[in-house]
Amino acid sequence: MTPEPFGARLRHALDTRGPLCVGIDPHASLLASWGLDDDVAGLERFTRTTVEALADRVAVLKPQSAFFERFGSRGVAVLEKAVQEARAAGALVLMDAKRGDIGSTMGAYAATYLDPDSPLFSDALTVSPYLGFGSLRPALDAAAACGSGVFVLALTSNPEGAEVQRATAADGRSLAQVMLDHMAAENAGATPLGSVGAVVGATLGDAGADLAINGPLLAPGIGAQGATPADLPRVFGSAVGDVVPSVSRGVLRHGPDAAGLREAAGRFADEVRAAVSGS
Ligand SMILES: O=c1ccn([C@@H]2O[C@H](COP(=O)(O)O)[C@@H](O)[C@H]2O)c(=O)[nH]1
Repeated sequence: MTPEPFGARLRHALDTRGPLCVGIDPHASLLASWGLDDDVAGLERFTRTTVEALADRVAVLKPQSAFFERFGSRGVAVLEKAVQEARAAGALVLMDAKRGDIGSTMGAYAATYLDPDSPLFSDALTVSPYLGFGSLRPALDAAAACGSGVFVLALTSNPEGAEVQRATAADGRSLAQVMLDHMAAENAGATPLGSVGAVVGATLGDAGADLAINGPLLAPGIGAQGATPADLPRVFGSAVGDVVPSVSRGVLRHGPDAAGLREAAGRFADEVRAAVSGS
């Protein structure tokens, strides 16, 4: 049976659970503020608490792989369990690992995150196109085959990204626009939404790019990096309806109490709804 495409699953999740992605970023400072040690046991407790509090209600959970990898194989084991439990509870899992390499190696990353038989199988993966959009082909094909998605870095939330992403290509477009145009081509004809998303920071003020890619727009930067839901209409313009706002520390700092995490996530989702409906 053909799997339901990620874009359709994401649209349904956003409509039924609310327009929010919560990042699972176990910073050492957050572990400390939750009264946990900066070790594998602390990581496991932090992650389990977050998944149990949120996976049955938020549309998307986005574990940041780096914070698990720093504990080696035991940290990755925590990540595997979190991915499986979050998916079992109904959340879509977006693995934030920002993979990007030559095509043959990209195939191995695709096998790791986008093959349903892999222990790290996720609903979607963040990837970097700055080795050339074509280098992502193995991930794009694997995602299409198994109903997963990819989120391609376009205009990242950090100020340093501009020197690469706003640089001008030979034909006069910005490099980010070149990538966005590739994404639009991948998503052409998909309904209700394509499965190739773009990462566009909510911090940008004005995206200054054509974001009509017929795919989801992951918007990190809300909360700790200074953006707010109220910024979304200005940054995303007419594409704001396809935005997946993402918050990590802004929610996680309300733990370890599960009710605190849920209230914070609910507040952000309400603020996004208000901002988008008023735009
Ligand atoms: O452009 C980007 C792409 C990814 N990120 C990631 O999102 C979270 C943001 O965490 P906050 O605590 O909400 O600031 C983090 O995992 C980043 O690696 C991003 O910030 N910007």
